[in-house]
Amino acid sequence: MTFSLATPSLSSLLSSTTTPSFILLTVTFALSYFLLSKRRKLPAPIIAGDGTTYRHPPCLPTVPIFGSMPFMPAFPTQYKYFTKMREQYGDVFAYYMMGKYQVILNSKEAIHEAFVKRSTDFADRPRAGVTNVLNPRHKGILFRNYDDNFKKYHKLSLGIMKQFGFGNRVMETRIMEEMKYFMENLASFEGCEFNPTPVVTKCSMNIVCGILFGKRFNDDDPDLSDIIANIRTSFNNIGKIFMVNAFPFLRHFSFHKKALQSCVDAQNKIFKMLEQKIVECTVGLEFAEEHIHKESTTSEQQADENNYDIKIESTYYNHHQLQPKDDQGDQPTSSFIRSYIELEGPNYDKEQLLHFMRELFLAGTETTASTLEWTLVLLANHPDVQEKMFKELERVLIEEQHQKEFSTQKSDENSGQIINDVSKLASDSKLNCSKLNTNESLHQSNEKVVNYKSYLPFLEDKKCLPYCDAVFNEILRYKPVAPMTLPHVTMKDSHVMGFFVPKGCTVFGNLHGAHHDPRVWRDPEKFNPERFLNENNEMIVNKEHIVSFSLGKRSCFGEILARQEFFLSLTNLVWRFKIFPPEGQEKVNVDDVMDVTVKPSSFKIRLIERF
Ligand code: HEM
Repeated sequence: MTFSLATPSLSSLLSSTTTPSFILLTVTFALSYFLLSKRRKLPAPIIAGDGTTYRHPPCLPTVPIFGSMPFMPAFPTQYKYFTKMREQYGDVFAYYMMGKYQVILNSKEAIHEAFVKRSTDFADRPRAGVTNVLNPRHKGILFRNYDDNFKKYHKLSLGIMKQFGFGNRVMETRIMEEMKYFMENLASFEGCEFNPTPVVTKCSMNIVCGILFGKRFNDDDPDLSDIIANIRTSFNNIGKIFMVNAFPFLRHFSFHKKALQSCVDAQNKIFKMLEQKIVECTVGLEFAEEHIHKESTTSEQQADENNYDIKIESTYYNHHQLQPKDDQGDQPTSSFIRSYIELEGPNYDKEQLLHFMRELFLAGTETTASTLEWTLVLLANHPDVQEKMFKELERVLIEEQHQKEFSTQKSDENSGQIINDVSKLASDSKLNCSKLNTNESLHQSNEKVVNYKSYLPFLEDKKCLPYCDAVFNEILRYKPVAPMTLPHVTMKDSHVMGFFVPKGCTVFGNLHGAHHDPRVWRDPEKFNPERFLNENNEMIVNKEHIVSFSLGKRSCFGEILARQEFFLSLTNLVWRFKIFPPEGQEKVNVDDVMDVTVKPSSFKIRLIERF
């Protein structure tokens, strides 16, 4: 083999065999230049104003140009590496990623201090290359800077979500409506093993649709498959082009150009469907001046801008109040879109609403679907947990109801006599479901025939179901489907746990790290719902350490919906079915797959109806 020292001519450089190496050389040179020029010197760790000097956080090993990248696993699984690095580097550390200085918050304490205590300092989002193409005017809220427009739209929309969640209970009604279809779809497999992902995806998509449009899609509606396919296309392609965020010029290269175009096409298809839905949802909407004013004042009060830590556990209403007004009369169906446009008025910003709705689909379907998939896997692998949940549900839904009804009936009959035999009735009615396996699922006690299927768990039961609540919290802790927060950006020089964080720095909360911190959780790698119960197993403890939805001003917008949806799905699943691994398997064996969320790799499951 010989080497020529002669300078190659331009034509030979551009010849078909050498062009790729020439391009590679140029790109490498451009990259190196770009990265070196981008890596800025860190400012002195002094906070202007108070003059206090802080330390820079410890930094992961770094090499020129690529920063800490060569030491880290590939992008999606970095959260595990960060969790491991806590032992060596502590709760707050930094690293360089392609020339950019970034900070990781690795414990609940650090996340709380930054995102709640110094919430405004850490509330911005980065301007990413991909977002600049897909959403050049930065509409919606997900990637909006923390500015007055963000505050306005966030407050308006969160007000509607709170009203739907706790006020008129539209949310619970829509979720329970979807539960009917979800349960029937699962039952249709009649105990045979199946892959639950498509059924779970349809359910979580339809719940978001139920809230946004006031209506679910029929399972065979092509619009439903289209929207699921378009969301998937967006996710698949966003994954492929994330390097465009670091190097915007890459978007001109064919591979990235094609992937970006697919994202744009998918987005346009979603927008087209949403525009049609806006028309349907606003039929007959009138904008009387006083009405708009009155309604928006109420909504602003409910939104309570200063209270970002949503009090999910606020009072629930009783079962009889469940039907929202719109299902009882001729009024149009309540929907997020209708309420939003009613409050914003006829000149509402349509582009803002379209982007926001698309974000709700992106952020609100995969997350809840992945949580449900993990729920099926974990329950199938822990039959003891299922049985404890079922026993608790049976006690609360059947026996205690039965006691109440019996005592009311007796006190009517005996006109005021004290009833002593209520506990006898309760023990008489303690039924073994497997013994009474009739088609109508009627369970007979001495005094009464109980139709188990007609009793369903609702949100108001949560306070009487500590074990179910413990399982709910343990699934969120054990498998945080969003293991890291979205990127936050500091709006000014700030500090956390004594470490300096300069203005404009990208900061991530490692939620997985917080949930697997051995200083907070004993045996964090063990699935153990009992860790959330006090010594008498009757009260929930430690749930303040759960940060699945993040904290502070940029915490999950859909937390109210996600919590209600997850609690109702979990309890309704266990109430209706026994969940098993496929025949001949002791466990459902899955790996973590990091897509946009952490979900289980493809798996099969068997569900047997309890009654
Ligand atoms: C189990 C279900 C869910 C989990 C675990 C989850 C988790 C998260 C997390 C960790 C963040 C990032 C917070 C941060 O950057 O600090 C987030 C943001 C967000 N989530 Fe969720 N989420 C869930 C369901 C939902 C649902 C159902 C919706 C809406 C329908 C939703 C809408 C959003 C939006 C719009 C944001 C961006 C908030 C902002 O930038 O201010 N999420 N979520």
